Parts: sequence; structure tokens; C-alpha cells
Amino acid sequence: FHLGMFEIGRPLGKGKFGRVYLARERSSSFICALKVLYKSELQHGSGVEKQVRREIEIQSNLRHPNILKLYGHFHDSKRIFLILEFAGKGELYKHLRREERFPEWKAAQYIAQMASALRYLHRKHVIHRDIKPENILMGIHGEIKISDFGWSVHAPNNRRATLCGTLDYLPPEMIGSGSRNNYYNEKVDLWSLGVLTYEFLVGEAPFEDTPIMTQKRIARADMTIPEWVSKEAKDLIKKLLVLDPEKRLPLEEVQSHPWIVKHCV
Ligand SMILES: CC(C)CCNC(=O)Cn1cc(-c2ccc3c(-c4nc5ccccc5[nH]4)n[nH]c3c2)cn1
Repeated sequence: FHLGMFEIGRPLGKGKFGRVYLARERSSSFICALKVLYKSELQHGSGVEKQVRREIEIQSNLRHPNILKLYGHFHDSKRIFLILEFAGKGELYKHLRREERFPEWKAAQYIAQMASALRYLHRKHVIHRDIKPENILMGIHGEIKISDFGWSVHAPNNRRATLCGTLDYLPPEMIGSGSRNNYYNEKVDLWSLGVLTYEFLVGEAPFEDTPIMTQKRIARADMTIPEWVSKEAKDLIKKLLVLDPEKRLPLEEVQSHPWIVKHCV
């Protein structure tokens, strides 16, 4: 079907909150991914509508090769349309599952691109908070594109995130229970970057277990890295999966880490 200026193609998958279609803008033949959100599904006056508005606000102002672009948005009486960058090679986690795990040179390149994108976000005081393979797309040249800023907020923040989906990527300070003030900052993304590095190399998350056990293992940073992982990669993972957020390796030092430098000349 077509929507005025867009010809709509095949569905690209069900993102959170809505469906995404391949689309071409008529006059320019520009290819994009058009996401359709039904206003009826965003209960009026609830947090979701505000969250979508915040995501649009945040993502519209971001310009980085490893961050999926939101070109614009418009709406009709029933729907909100988001004009998103089309990522030619689709969802990264599908590649990860198909290949089981990535060779060290490929994992290092992806982590270097993630570190570059996160430095850019943190300079704008944006915390992603939901770094995981499912939220990463791949461009036509194999470059990665962080998408889905559903959980991004302006740092610092102590919002209790009511979380669905996997706990695997959550840092200890975000699963802290009870009244302990769960004050956290952008260092949560460093923890998730460590989890991502581990999953790229091993093919599963470091604390993968039953939900209760996962929380216990995260709280103790209780993980084992297989001996076949290189010592440089082990070193980087250990410097990111540190309980104390302030002691996690800063992004600048991730980018200059021997494991990254060795593979990203
Ligand atoms: C409220 C708003 C600002 C949210 C903005 N963020 C999102 O909508 C997050 N999101 C991105 C997508 C998405 C999903 C798939 C694609 C694709 C894509 N390319 C593909 C190539 C081959 C197979 C599948 C593909 N999907 N390109 N761009 C996409 C974008 C879905 N949700």
C-alpha cells in the first residue's frame, strides 16, 4: 500500500511498540524503514506516550555512523510514523545466532564501533541503558547501528526501570533491590558493553541462568570466561564487568585497549 509520499514494502520485523516496513519515498526514491505506532496502543496520558515523545526527541538529535538515524516523524488521526534509517543487513543478533559466536577480530571491530557510539551518546548525557544484541542493527557495509532508545534517559538518573525481557545485560546497580538508592549514571553502559563483548566471543551472556540465579550472579560479577578466549579479550571483559561503576574502564581506554588496537588498525 502507499502512504502519500511513501511506497510501503515488506515488513522488516516487529520492533517494540509497532511494526516496521521497508519504504521508499516517492519523489527521491530514498529507501528507509518506516515504523508505524498506533496511538490506540500508546495509552493516552500514560508513561508510554511520554516515553515515545522522549525517544523521538533524543534520537532526532543524534548523528553518528553507529547510531541508527531517525530522519523524521509524522502522524495521522490513528498512527504515528517514524522515518528510520534502513539497515541493509538487518538485526545483529540474527547474525550472532547463525554464526554462534564472532571471531575475535570481528568482535573487536564491533566493540570499537560501540565504544565510539557510546562516547558520542555520553558526551550528550544520554545513557542508552539497553545495550544488547537485539537492539543493534547492521548496515550494508557490516557496520553496526545502535537502535531502540526505549530506555535511554538523560543522566544522571535514579528511575526504577520496570523491566521486561532479559536481565542478562543489567548492571548490579540497576538490579539493586529495596530502598538502597539505585542512583546510576552512564557507567551502566560500560557494564553492558562488557556483557556484549563476552556474548560476541562466547555466544551466550556471562550470567545466563534462571532469572533468580542471574540476579545473584550479576550482583557478585560471578562469571567464568572460557580458557580459549584470548588473554587480551579476557582482560577487557574483566575491566568492564566491575561491580563498582566508578572502577569500570572508561570508553577512551576501551578504544585504546590492546585487544581493540590489535584488531582495529
Ligand atoms: C519512538 C521512536 C523514536 C523509536 C525509534 N526507535 C525505534 O523505532 C527502534 N526500532 C528500530 C527498528 C528497526 C527495525 C528493523 C530495521 C531495519 C532492517 N533492515 C533489515 C534488513 C534485512 C532484514 C531485516 C531488516 N530490518 N532497518 N532499520 C530498522 C529499524 C524497530 N524499532
